[in-house]
Amino acid sequence: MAGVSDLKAILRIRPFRRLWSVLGLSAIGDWLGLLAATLFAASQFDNPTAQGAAFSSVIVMRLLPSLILGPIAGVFADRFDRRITMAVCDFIRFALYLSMPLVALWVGGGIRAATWIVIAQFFIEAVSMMWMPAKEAAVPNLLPKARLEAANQLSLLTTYGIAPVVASGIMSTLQSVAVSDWLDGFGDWAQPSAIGLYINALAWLTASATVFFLIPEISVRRGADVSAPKGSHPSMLREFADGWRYVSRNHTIRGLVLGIMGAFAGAGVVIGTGPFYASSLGGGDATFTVLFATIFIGLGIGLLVGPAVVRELSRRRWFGMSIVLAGIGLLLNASAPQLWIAVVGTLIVGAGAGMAFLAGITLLGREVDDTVRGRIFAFINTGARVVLMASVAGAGVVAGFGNARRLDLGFISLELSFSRLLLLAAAVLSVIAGIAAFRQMDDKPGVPVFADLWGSMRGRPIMPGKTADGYFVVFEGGEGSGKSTQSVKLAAWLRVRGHEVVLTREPGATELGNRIRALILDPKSSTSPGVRAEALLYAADRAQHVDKVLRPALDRGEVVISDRYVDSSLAYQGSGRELPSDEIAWLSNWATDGLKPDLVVLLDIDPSDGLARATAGGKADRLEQESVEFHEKVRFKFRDLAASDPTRYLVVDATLDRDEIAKTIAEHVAQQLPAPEASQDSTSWPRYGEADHDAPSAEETPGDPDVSTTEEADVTVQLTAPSAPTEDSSDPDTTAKLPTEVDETKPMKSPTVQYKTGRATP
Ligand SMILES: Nc1ncnc2c1ncn2[C@@H]1O[C@H](COP(=O)(O)OP(=O)(O)OP(=O)(O)O)[C@@H](O)[C@H]1O
Ligand SMILES: Cc1cn([C@H]2C[C@H](O)[C@@H](COP(=O)(O)O)O2)c(=O)[nH]c1=O
Repeated sequence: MAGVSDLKAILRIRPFRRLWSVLGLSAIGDWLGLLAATLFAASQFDNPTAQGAAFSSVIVMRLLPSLILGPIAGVFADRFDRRITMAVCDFIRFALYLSMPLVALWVGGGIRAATWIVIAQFFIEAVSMMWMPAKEAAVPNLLPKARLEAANQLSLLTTYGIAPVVASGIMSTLQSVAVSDWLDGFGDWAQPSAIGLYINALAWLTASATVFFLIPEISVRRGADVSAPKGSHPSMLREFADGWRYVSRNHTIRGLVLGIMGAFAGAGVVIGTGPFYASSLGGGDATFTVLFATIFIGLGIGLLVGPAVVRELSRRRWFGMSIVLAGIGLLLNASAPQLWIAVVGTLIVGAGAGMAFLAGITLLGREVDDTVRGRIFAFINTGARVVLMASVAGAGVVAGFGNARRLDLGFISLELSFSRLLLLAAAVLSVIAGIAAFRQMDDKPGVPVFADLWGSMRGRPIMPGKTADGYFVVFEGGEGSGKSTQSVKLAAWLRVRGHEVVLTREPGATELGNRIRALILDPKSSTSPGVRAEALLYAADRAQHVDKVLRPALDRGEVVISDRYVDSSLAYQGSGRELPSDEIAWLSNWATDGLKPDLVVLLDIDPSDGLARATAGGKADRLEQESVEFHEKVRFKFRDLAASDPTRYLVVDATLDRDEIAKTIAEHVAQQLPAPEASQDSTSWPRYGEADHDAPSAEETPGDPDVSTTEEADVTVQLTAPSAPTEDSSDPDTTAKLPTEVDETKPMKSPTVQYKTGRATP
């Protein structure tokens, strides 16, 4: 499960917090509405047959609109302001729920009241169809992408965990009050199901007002074509067709849709065959109830525990693998001779489905363009309901067909029934759907699946191999996260391993860059650049860095390690200063002429802890003086970037021990970068963990006699901290610190602490 700190972090984002409370209210409203309306419809009759008919009409009416209106609903969500769509939908639901008991009072109950309840139910569901894609499509715009998974966990937990419990709690409280004759004196309007409907109406009114008045952010679109003149929208039909085309053309989305439909079909078969399967296990209603409850327990486990177990696993891979896992559970069910095996199988089916659901909606939120997101969610909502209903109904009919045969294999005896054959077919289908989805979406082709899963669970996913000569590693992270410490350690380790290494950083790796650095980080307000000037200064430093240091070294086939690069601009200037991210990305791309790192190591740390470390030794520089909120935005952006391209990033918890971090990084790099042939160490990898003598610590590096500086090609960096004294005197690792003096032509003068970037000559 996302950690408590993750959940707290997303609830600190005001628009999301408010939307979440609306979601909670709406979910309670939905469940309460279902309970209260079905009971209220049934209560209009005395005859049990009529009561049953009223009850099931309400249920049918809740399913019907999704088939008719689902696809159009998505066009609404993409075309119109989502806040207005949501607020209007909530208001209509308020009016419809309120109307049910009022109409019943007016017409005096009976068939006319029940008819209105059924009709109102149809409209309520139709309106929900419009509301749902608007909400789903809005959530990713309110959060950093790295937080989407935690937000989805919270939403699902609220909708399927907390809301039904609260709703049934309210209903049963009302009913027990009624049983105690307390409500008798109030007449018809105060029967428990009617009060449930009033409370429900109030919940929708509150939700509508909250969305309309308190969450203006829902109206904001990311990536939408705001420049499109009014009236230039294509027709609704065209937009609908565009949505379908988007699904059919996009590999990832196709994989997701395929997988989600497969999972729902499997779930439908399990529900449809349930009672027959229970009897094939020699049980009855009680067995069915146990299995039914088990699937939800499994679902909950998958949703809550799944992300914590798979940790760094690519979400695209996780999605396909979860569906295969559900298929394996079904297989176990199909062949289970005893109830306890069936329970284990059902638990696996639930957990697989829950994880696939979470991974699927998170990927959709991350990867689908805002402009079509509503249509895609609507498409999936509708498709899932159709597939679910069809498979429940179909499986129910087929499973009840024909007599069971007992298969005796000597060591095991099995009841061979249609329900088991269906479960077997569903298992095969799920495995095929999971593998197909995996193949369509795999973002790590060639990386062995199980080794990757195992590595990811230990926080060290395997990255695809690399063939180019030079190798470019970047360290990113907030203040004091340990970038300098770890760059030095990695450089030292690589040198011992026989690589030629250039250790460098931004800003300030060239003479020009060093002057820029002094200007940008100077805390004196008289020289502070404006936000755009600041972005341009970092870009200028980077352009010089790429031109004079990075490209030449990579062209020579060397390993380059840079302390910060483009992501720092995206995080600090893009997210921290709130400059448009695409403009910063473009500017950086221009400055670097498209040079991208092979690996970005993100050292992730809570900004308060990082700032405390960075400023422990003295006063803070201009950027370090920014607020914790500023640095939190920076952190989220770094994590977003890492989440959007997991193959290129290694995210490491920067609060761990220095050597443990260094070991993780070195092991990761070793998987991508073979040791040079000439190196005596090349056959002995991995040995980093054996003892520290294999991996010289940063403090050894300054005096490393094997490192020579060639002045025409290399950059010599003096690492000392005149303007922002953050060196920790008790810690010799902090040699790589702060504003540097760089002399591109001469050896360093008066270094206090120094190490050299350049080619190592082992
Ligand atoms: N894993 C760690 N655990 C505890 N302290 C650490 C760890 N790594 C580094 N430090 C300490 O934190 C301080 C900052 O480390 P370092 O300079 O390497 O971070 P940085 O990310 O380069 O900082 P800045 O962003 O300010 O350049 C130093 O005092 C260093 O000794
Ligand atoms: C490259 C780059 C850096 N920054 C910020 C980040 C830090 O606050 C300073 C650099 O200091 P450090 O001690 O070397 O980490 O500059 C930025 O805002 N944008 C950038 O592109």
